[in-house]
Amino acid sequence: MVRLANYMKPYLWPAILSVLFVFLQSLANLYLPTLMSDIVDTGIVKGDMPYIYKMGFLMLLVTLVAGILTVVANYLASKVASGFGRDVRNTMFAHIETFSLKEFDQVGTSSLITRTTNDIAQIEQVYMMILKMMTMAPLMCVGGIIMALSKDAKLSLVLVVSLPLLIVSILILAKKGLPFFKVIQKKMDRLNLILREELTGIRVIRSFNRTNHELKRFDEANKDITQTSIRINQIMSTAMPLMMLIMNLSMVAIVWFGGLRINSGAMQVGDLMAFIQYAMQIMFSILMGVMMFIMIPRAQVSASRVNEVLDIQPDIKDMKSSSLASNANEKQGVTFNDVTFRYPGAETPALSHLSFTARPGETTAIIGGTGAGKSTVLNMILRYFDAVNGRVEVNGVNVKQLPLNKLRQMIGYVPQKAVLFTGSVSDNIRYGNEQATDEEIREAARIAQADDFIREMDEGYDSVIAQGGKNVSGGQKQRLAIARALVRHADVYLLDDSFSALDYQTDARLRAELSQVTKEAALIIVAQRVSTVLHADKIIVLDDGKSVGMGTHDQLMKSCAVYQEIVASQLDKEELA
Ligand SMILES: Nc1ncnc2c1ncn2[C@@H]1O[C@H](COP(=O)(O)OP(=O)(O)OP(=O)(O)O)[C@@H](O)[C@H]1O
Repeated sequence: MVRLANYMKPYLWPAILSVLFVFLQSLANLYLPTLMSDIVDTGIVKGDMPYIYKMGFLMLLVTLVAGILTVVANYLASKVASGFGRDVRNTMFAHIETFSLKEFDQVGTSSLITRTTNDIAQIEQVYMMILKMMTMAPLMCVGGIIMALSKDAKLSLVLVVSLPLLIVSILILAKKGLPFFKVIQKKMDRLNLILREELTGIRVIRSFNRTNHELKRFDEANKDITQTSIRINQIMSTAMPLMMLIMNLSMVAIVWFGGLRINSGAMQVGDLMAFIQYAMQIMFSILMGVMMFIMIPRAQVSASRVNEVLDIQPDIKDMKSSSLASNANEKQGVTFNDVTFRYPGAETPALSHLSFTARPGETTAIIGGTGAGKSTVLNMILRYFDAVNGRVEVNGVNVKQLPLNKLRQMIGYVPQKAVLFTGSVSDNIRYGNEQATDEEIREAARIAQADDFIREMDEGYDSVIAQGGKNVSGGQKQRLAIARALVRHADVYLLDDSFSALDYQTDARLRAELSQVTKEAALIIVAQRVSTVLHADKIIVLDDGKSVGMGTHDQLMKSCAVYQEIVASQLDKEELA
């Protein structure tokens, strides 16, 4: 919480003003009972009507001023707190953007969402409360005590008994409730995780008739979090009657002893009335203070979850500028030099001692069974992960010595699962190169075999792509993703199983066109289909993260048993002949 308070700095003045206005408002509230006591003791007892009117008007005026101060103070406090929330959310999101895939896996996407939204909202709320109560509670308490003492010091002894009783009973309840706050944030993470899985996987859920199962899963997580909330509220709800009981008993005691003191002539009626109000103000200020004590640890839990994310140092980041290479401009393709890589926590390496070169102007294909490590090769080139051993070079430079921006600028990547963004078709293609002209976008789409279907869409290149690309087919999505990569004019193109949803004819046409545009670039294609890799200049056969064959189709057909097996399982012999 204290660390996050740094984000309040830009709002220092509104915060100070808000505290000042709350201070003035509290003073006004402390003044009111004294005015009332004067009206009773001086005005009513002596029958002095002008005095009653004068003081009554003064009371109204003070109330009005206090009201205005409250409104302004609340406005400023909410301005500060929501500005704080916005800034922390922005910082957090910008920081998460720097994460490598390892950190995403470490915290979990759903938890990152909860932390960026729900947790920050909790802290925001508490800051707002602190701004309002931080001055009000102590001022009302101390001011109330002083005023009560000034009205009747002996009667104040009642408070000496009731106040500690009030504080202790609330603290006992708070201690019981607090552990649940930590639990509830974790349960919120889980609820978000299930919700996310269910919303993104809705098609699979329906096709497998698992709607009821998923409803049950959600319901269980929902019930779980509800039960914890109810438990907290049960504890907190006993607090209210208990406090009211103590407060009411205190009032009875004050009226009782106050009555005795009035009878003996040691106190006036107006003073007793003012004393009762001060006693109420003191108790409410204690309630406010205790509420802060309850809310602050809760926000503390959220703050530590936010700080945890902000403290994560991305595993993969730019080296110091002095160590960065400056000679990465020549097109030299991609080189793997004895690369070994193991995913965090995995026992076996996903890649072992892999060496190959993908030269510019050549098509290098990577083939192998599922889980063989094909996508991992691309992850290494993009530097989503760093090799444990060996070197990965792009344009003759170790990727670790390239600024990440520059490295990725040199690459046109088409992921295995084509991801599109909400916006028009041309926006989606331009995502690959903001400077691309309309002509370049059309050309990229034409090469990617997307131009025809885009033209058939209602508004052509201006047609809107729905969230997640839901209104285009899998194959169309893939072609748009290819166009997005092509418009980049990259030195290296990485296509991760990007033809899997295309029919054989489109696949063939696309490959023919690609070979034209990528004449000077290194093209690395990961594929499952032999027909896709058949004409590649070099085919790397991966098996369990190891290269078990490298060469052209003809060479591999003679020398590589694993390749032969793959071919035999896919192509019929006539096609091969
Ligand atoms: N983020 C990850 N964390 C841990 N293990 C991973 C991760 N990604 C992949 N793996 C593991 O690494 C191995 C290689 O995965 P990779 O995705 O490279 O295979 P692939 O050849 O591309 O498979 P496919 O053709 O099915 O996409 C697999 O055993 C996989 O389970």
